[in-house]
Amino acid sequence: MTLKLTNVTKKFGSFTAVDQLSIEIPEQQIFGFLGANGAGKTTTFRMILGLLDESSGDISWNNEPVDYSKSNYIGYLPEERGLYPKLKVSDQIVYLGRLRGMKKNDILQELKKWLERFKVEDYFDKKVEELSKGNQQKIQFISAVIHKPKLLILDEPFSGLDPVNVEMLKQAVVDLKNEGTSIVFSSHRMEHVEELCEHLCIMQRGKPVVHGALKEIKRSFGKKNLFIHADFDLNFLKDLPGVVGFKDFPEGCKLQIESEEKSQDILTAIQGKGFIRRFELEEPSLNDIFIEKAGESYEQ
Ligand SMILES: Nc1ncnc2c1ncn2[C@@H]1O[C@H](COP(=O)(O)OP(=O)(O)OP(=O)(O)O)[C@@H](O)[C@H]1O
Repeated sequence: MTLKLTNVTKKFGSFTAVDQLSIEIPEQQIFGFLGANGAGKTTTFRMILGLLDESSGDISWNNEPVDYSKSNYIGYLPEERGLYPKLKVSDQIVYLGRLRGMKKNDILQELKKWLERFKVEDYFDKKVEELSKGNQQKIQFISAVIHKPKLLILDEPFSGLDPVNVEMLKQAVVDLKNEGTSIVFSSHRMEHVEELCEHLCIMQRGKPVVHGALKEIKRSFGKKNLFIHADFDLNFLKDLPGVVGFKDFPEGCKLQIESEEKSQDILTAIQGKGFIRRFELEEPSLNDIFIEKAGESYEQ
């Protein structure tokens, strides 16, 4: 069960919001779909969901055109949260579950399971407007997964949540993946993406600028991070050849170096100058890669 986008383009008048996008969302994985503000993520999600028509290109599910009349295999958590404030949580979820073709008893059974899991059992009979923002988000998450979709699209699922609730939702996302759901997930928080996604795509100006397996993306980026903690001034390192980035910290510095071989020159340069507590070479973070490849927004 894979979702495949082939040369998908979306134009709004003369403006191209998504430009010849070709990606494949692997089965039963969490796929990170990233990009600066305005890069075209939500527009792509809306095309996958059939809410917007693509200007050209093709979207298929399991090698067949997506059949939106039977779209109950898709779940969607939109970036703009939208529940009916005056409805009770149970009525809200029953209503949405019925739209997905579920029986009322099955909906209630699933809902109780989720409310318990998210530690909000007491909200079953509460009106949505009585809930905090974070708890409303849990309810909206439940509404996106109540029908056990095979493909789940999550637009910024953790925004506005406290760390405890982020962990709770993250674990739910991982469990859904392990139970067989393919998940497409957008976030501006790179550490969440690093933790959850094996494959990802970074969009810039409607085009994918980085695409593939996270491990391979990091390896092929070339540049590495070098962390040095020492009891002497390390500022001189920023002028050494091969050093392309420098960040000062109270306990030392983080260098971005052109390739891992350069670390040996740096080691030679600091030896004998004083006490070195840490000298550690690391793969670039996804944040480093994102900033270099997509560090600008794209608005009309
Ligand atoms: N209905 C529309 N009409 C005209 N332009 C639009 C429309 N929807 C989106 N756009 C434009 O398309 C571009 C991509 O928008 P989109 O919402 O897909 O970005 P995004 O990557 O989801 O951004 P963000 O991270 O801020 O949510 C933006 O420049 C936006 O202004």
